[in-house]
Amino acid sequence: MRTTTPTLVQPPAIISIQGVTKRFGSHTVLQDISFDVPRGKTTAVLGPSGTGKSVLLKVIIGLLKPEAGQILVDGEPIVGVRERDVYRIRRKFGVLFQDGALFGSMSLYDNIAFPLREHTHKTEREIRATVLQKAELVGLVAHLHKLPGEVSGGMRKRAGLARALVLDPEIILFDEPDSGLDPVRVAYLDELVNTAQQETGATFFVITHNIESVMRTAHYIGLLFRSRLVAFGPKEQMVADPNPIVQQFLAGRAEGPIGMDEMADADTPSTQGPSSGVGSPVTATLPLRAAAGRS
Ligand SMILES: Nc1ncnc2c1ncn2[C@@H]1O[C@H](COP(=O)(O)OP(=O)(O)OP(=O)(O)O)[C@@H](O)[C@H]1O
Repeated sequence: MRTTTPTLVQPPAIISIQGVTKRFGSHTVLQDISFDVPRGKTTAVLGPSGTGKSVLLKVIIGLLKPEAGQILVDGEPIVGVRERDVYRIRRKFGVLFQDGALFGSMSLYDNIAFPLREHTHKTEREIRATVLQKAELVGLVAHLHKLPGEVSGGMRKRAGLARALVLDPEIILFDEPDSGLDPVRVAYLDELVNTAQQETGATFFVITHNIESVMRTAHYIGLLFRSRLVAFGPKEQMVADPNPIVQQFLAGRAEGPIGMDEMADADTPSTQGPSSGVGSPVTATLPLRAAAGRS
């Protein structure tokens, strides 16, 4: 049977990470990282602890300045531009922080309403309609009067998600959304993430260690190791990637190139090629649209 080579289709990128290097003193946390985050999809960036995932997230929203490289958000550079442009571009992002980052003295309702009161001129009636709509999406309508301290960790995450969604941002960044949750609550949160992604059509960008969660939610996966992007591509392509680092991380095995000591991992930049089984830069162009569907 004759096989045909599928046509490479480049889905449009909403975030383009171009040659980003970030150092703290002599410690290079990110080395020449390049990949495109496809618009309207869920992209997860994985990597061992201390490998620079949170730093990458902060570089993307302009909270940390890289020593080299550029980030384009919707085609606009965020590195080396005026502070007010950084703030304007940042408005495209909603962020769900690890602990939900809610104000402890405000009810869940007021927490979710906060960005609307801060950044829009909506009336309280309009605000109420939007808060109720987002609370409905995350299943919190009956608990809106409660303080963050009076609800479970999972509910705080959901309130954080509602707040991240409330301004209808184009991109939602998730900083380890599963942290502190039991596996069942993580599974529920993943369902919610998928529903929210489908309903909003926004681009979701998740940093996490949780492979099961990634398998349930991500369309695209990137893997960071020893300061480098080891691989990036559609989930199905990554699962089939023979690179031993990708295989070890996705299988969660102790045996392989990723060691026990995260500091040693982080402090030993790789100079070898992919066939050697250690991290090396990849050309992370966006791959086949055909392979991009969530399974
Ligand atoms: N402001 C900072 N100053 C100095 N070093 C920093 C700073 N922020 C992060 N680092 C260092 O950068 C490295 C990467 O940290 P980062 O928090 O991005 O890792 P991570 O991959 O998100 O880890 P984890 O999965 O454990 O959250 C670590 O060695 C950390 O100590």
